[in-house]
Amino acid sequence: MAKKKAAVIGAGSWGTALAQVLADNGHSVQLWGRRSEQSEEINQTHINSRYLPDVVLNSTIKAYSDLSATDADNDYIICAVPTKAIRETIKQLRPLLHEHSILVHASKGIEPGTFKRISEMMEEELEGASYKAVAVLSGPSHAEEVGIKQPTTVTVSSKHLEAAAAVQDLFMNNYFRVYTNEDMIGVEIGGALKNIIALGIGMTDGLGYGDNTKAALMTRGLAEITRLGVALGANPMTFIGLSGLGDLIVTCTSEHSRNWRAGHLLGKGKKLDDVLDEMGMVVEGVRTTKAVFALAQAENVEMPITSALYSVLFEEEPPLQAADRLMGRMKKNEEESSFMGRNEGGRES
Ligand SMILES: NC(=O)C1=CN([C@@H]2O[C@H](COP(=O)(O)OP(=O)(O)OC[C@H]3O[C@@H](n4cnc5c(N)ncnc54)[C@H](O)[C@@H]3O)[C@@H](O)[C@H]2O)C=CC1
Ligand SMILES: O=C(CO)COP(=O)(O)O
Repeated sequence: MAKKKAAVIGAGSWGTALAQVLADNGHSVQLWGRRSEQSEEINQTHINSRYLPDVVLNSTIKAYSDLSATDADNDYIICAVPTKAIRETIKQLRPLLHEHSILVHASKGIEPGTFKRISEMMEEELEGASYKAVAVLSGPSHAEEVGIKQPTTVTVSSKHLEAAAAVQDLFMNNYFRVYTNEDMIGVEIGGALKNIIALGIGMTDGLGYGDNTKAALMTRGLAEITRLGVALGANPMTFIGLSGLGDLIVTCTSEHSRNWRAGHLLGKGKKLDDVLDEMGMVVEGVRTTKAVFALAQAENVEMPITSALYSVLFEEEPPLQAADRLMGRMKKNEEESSFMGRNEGGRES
């Protein structure tokens, strides 16, 4: 592929790792972070010591901290900020876009209150602006492993198929393999909701439960993610792909996952606020649990694991009690309660 110009917005773990992939592919890369000390550190030492300390960054990456200094002739803008920062970031980027701009988001969340997916929030903020397309990049991809070039596979999706193919070409290399998928709803829902299940599994691991419990939560978690996704218009097959099952596996089983680690501390008896302070990095699953608990009610979709987690996070239910409550629900048929979308006729899942 011809060399392109890209700006990566967000110099946390994920933005830094994605900037590295693009620079390794020979593209010209700007990396924006809020703190000028961090930009100076990256430019001078090629290390992001707070977020990706074990990775020596490609020396061609140009870090900066003034968002308005984003080059207006970038073809690609990659947004890797936490979900809560998406709207304000897009508002600031808007004047810098042009008719060929492709905006790719790599964040995983749902907005509480509006229940919007990230691409929907972006499109809303971009109403009337000049740009080509919005795309999502998602899948099983811990920054720590991408940063050291371990084989990784992800999915890119966009309503604009040509843009998705262009993003695939932009990122693809011998350690970062990119697939396309036309189901943007499914890709975004899978990426956001696996964090809820990873928090839950961290919690049961913290309580001392073992692999049977983990497999139960992953399998039944995937069922409830799929149920909601199908109700929202997703293709159920997407949920057994990279952005669904793939990301669920990596987030629920890896020591790198912040969601798993936060759940683990909660399972050990720590309070949510203390856990979030201790993490010092974004734990998207907390906010996503709040959003999805309300969304599931609005859509009349049964999500018992999400509900149990909501009670622990926001209603101070002890984790052990929530786990007992999940196990004590009325009996079910596995097949009927797996992928059937909305709850019609009083069916509980
Ligand atoms: N870390 C990973 O391996 C992966 C993370 N993601 C997703 O990428 C997104 C970003 O996550 P990470 O980079 O891991 O987070 P992080 O916690 O490592 O870094 C967050 C970054 O966002 C910045 N930030 C925080 N609030 C901000 C605001 N209001 N405005 C602008 N910047 C702000 C912080 O300064 C920091 O640079 C999340 O949605 C996450 O789910 C997706 C795939 C992999
Ligand atoms: O999304 C991720 C890996 O694909 C990262 O998960 P955490 O945010 O839990 O670290």
